[in-house]
Amino acid sequence: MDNHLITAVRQNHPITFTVANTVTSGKVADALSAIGASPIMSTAPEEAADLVAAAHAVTLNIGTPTAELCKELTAVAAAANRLHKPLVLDPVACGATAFRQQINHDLLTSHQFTVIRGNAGEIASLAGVDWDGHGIDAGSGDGDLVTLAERCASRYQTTVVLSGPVDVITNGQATRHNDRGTERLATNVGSGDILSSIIAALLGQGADPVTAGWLGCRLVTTAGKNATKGTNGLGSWQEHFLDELTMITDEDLA
Ligand SMILES: Nc1ncnc2c1ncn2[C@@H]1O[C@H](COP(=O)(O)OP(=O)(O)OP(=O)(O)O)[C@@H](O)[C@H]1O
Ligand SMILES: Cc1ncsc1CCO
Ligand SMILES: [Mg+2]
Repeated sequence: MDNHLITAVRQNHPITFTVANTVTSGKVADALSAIGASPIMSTAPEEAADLVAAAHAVTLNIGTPTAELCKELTAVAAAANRLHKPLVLDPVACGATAFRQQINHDLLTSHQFTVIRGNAGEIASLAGVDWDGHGIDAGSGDGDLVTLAERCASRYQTTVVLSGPVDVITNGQATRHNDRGTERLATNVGSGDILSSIIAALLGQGADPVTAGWLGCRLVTTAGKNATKGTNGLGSWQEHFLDELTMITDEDLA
């Protein structure tokens, strides 16, 4: 089945519910639709349980948090755990402020996440490792990225996808790498948000967490790299990136 996940997503259109940030919500919906998933975004706690029930997988993206949004995050996480739906956390810039740190800490201590997907700065913050984060970007720090990802995975009993020039995917026992990316992905705002929700779509299609994490990275980086051919700036690259996501096949990901 793992060799045919993209085909399966295009056949079944798994409903992928994202509590998105206000910056990249549209980009994430377009990317999900391009790979064949069926996106839905909402921030209303009143419909959280109904949407989780309808969805095949859920992503909580904490990019633009508010006190009001915390009610939504808690309601969605609780419903996902109760209804056994895969749940992905994207802890955007979680080390940047005490407010973000508290929200992520509360979510992770009260709910079980299937996958946490973040850059090195975000995963270091969750793992309690000293790191010089840089807003939404990874920033810089010492230490082995595999050890960092494993520490975060073991702390929260989950699978961690640490993205960057080399993506590290680990559940603490099995670890995989992907290094197919392009620097253009780092400058494109929302590459990580897209990756997190694509991983959710693959989980919704039945992939195990390590496979979904690795294949999600493979999908985004392959499309991202192919999109650099014949494009110079970020604008045309974004269009080509969506085209590449639309056309990508299981064979392209091997
Ligand atoms: N320097 C790089 N070179 C190659 N690929 C990269 C690089 N940085 C990130 N990527 C790729 O970009 C994708 C998104 O990861 P990234 O670490 O940029 O997420 P992020 O920092 O959360 O992004 P955002 O906050 O903009 O959504 C991953 O698939 C990763 O492989
Ligand atoms: C730029 C930005 N600010 C908050 S969320 C976001 C999108 C990247 O996650
Ligand atoms: Mg991010």
